[in-house]
Amino acid sequence: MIDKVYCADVKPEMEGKRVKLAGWVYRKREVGKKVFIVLRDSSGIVQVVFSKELNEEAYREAKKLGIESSVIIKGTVKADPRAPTGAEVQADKLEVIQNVDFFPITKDASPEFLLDVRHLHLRSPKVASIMKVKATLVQAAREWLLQDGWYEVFPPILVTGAVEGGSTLFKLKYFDRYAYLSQSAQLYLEAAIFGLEKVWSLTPSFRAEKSRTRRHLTEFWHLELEGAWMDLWDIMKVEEELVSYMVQRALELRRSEIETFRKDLTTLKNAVPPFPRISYDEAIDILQSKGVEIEWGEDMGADEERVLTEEFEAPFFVYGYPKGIKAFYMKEDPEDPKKVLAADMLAPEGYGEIIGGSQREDDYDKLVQRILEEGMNPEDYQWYLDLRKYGSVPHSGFGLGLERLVAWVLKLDHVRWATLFPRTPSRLYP
Ligand SMILES: NC(=O)C[C@H]([NH3+])C(=O)NS(=O)(=O)OC[C@H]1O[C@@H](n2cnc3c(N)ncnc32)[C@H](O)[C@@H]1O
Ligand SMILES: [Mg+2]
Repeated sequence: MIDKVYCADVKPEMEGKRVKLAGWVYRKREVGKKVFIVLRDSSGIVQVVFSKELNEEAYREAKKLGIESSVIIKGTVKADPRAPTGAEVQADKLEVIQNVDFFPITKDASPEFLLDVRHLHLRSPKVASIMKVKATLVQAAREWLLQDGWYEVFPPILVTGAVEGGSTLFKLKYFDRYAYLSQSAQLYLEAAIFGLEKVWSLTPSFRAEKSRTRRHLTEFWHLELEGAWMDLWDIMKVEEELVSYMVQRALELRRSEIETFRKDLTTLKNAVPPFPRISYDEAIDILQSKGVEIEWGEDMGADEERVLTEEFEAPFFVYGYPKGIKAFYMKEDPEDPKKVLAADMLAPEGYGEIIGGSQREDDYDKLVQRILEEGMNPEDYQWYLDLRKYGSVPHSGFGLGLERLVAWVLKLDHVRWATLFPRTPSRLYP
C-alpha cells in the first residue's frame, strides 16, 4: 500500500520511498526526454519528474498537461539539491483527473483582474499562506480567550440601530419594516456581560464606507470583547496581551508563511506588553512637530496615523480622544469632560488603527444626553438604555479588525488581500 503524502512531506531522507500525491500542476517545463512538473497542494509544492525512460506512457500523458490540471501521481522519492524543496518524485504513474488547456491567471495579471477572478486566485500559494496566517491568528485568539476566561457569544447581524454612526449603515427590507447590517456587535455584547461578565464574538461587520483607502472594506471580520467591571486601562491591558499572544503564536506556527511576505520581523517581535501609550494631546503635538496640519479636536485619518506610526517600532495606544470625534456610547473623562475614555491601538509601519476601544457610559441620564447630542432617538436605544437601569456596572470593550491585523503582520498593501472575497464600494462579485 503506497502512502498518500502531501507535497511538503516529501523530504530528501525519504530517498527510495514510493509515495502517492494528489494536487494541481503549478509549473511545468520540458527538458530533453523529461517533463518537470511542480505539483501544488495545500501544504506547498514538490518537483515531480516524468521521464520517457522510466515510464513512456506517463511521460506522454505528462507532456499534455496544462497549468492547474488536477492529477494523482505515484513515484519514488529522490534527494536532489537542485529541486525546489531538496527532493523530487520520479513518477511512474499518472492519473489525470482533469486536464486544463488554459488557466486564465498569468504571471503579469493585474490586481484588479486577480480580484475579478478571486475564486481562481485563492488557490495561489501566496493567497493560501495569507489565509493560513489569518486562521492561525484566530486560533491563537481563541486559545488566549479561553485560558483567560472569556465566553464566546453569537450576537445578531440583523439589527435596528447604528453603533458607529448612521452614515455607514447598510439598510435592508425586513418584512414590513427595515433592518440594518451590524456595524459592530458591541451593544449586544454589553447586554451579555450581565450574565457572563467577559464575552467575545467574531462576526462580520458592515460599513457602507465610501472611503477607498487601503484599510477599508464594506464587510470585514470583527473580533470584539466586552468586560464587566473593567475600566479603560484594564481593557487596554487585555488588548495588548491578546494581540501579543496572537502575533507571537503566528510567528511560532506560521513563520515560513510570514517570511514570504516580510523579511524584517522586528515590529512583530516587539509586540509584547506593555505596548507604548501616548495621549491624543501628545499625538497632536508629535504630528504638528512633524509639519502635519492638524488642530486639537480633529480626528486623525490614515495619513496622520501613518506619520504617527513612524515614531514607533511596535503596536501602540493613543488614548484620551476629544468627545466630539468619538461615538455616543463612550464615557466622558471625569477629569476632563471635553474628552472620552477611549483608546485606539495603532500598528506600526504605516498601518495605523487596528483596534478601537473605550470605557462605556454606564450612567442612564448621561447616556440619554449623549444620544440626544448625537441627534439620535433614545427610543431606538431603549433596550440599550435599560442596561443602565438594572444593575449598571463600569464596563469596557474593543473591536479588532482582523483584516487590518493580517495586513500589518504580512505587510500587505491593502486589507482586501486579507479576506477571501473582498467587499468594497466597487466590488461585490465574485
Ligand atoms: N466593540 C467595540 O468597541 C468596537 C466598536 N464598536 C467599533 O466598531 N469601533 S471601530 O469603528 O473603531 O471599529 C473597530 C475596528 O474595526 C476595524 N474596522 C472598522 N471599520 C473597518 C472597515 N471599514 N474595514 C476594515 N476594518 C474596519 C478597525 O480595525 C477598527 O479599529
Ligand atoms: Mg475606530
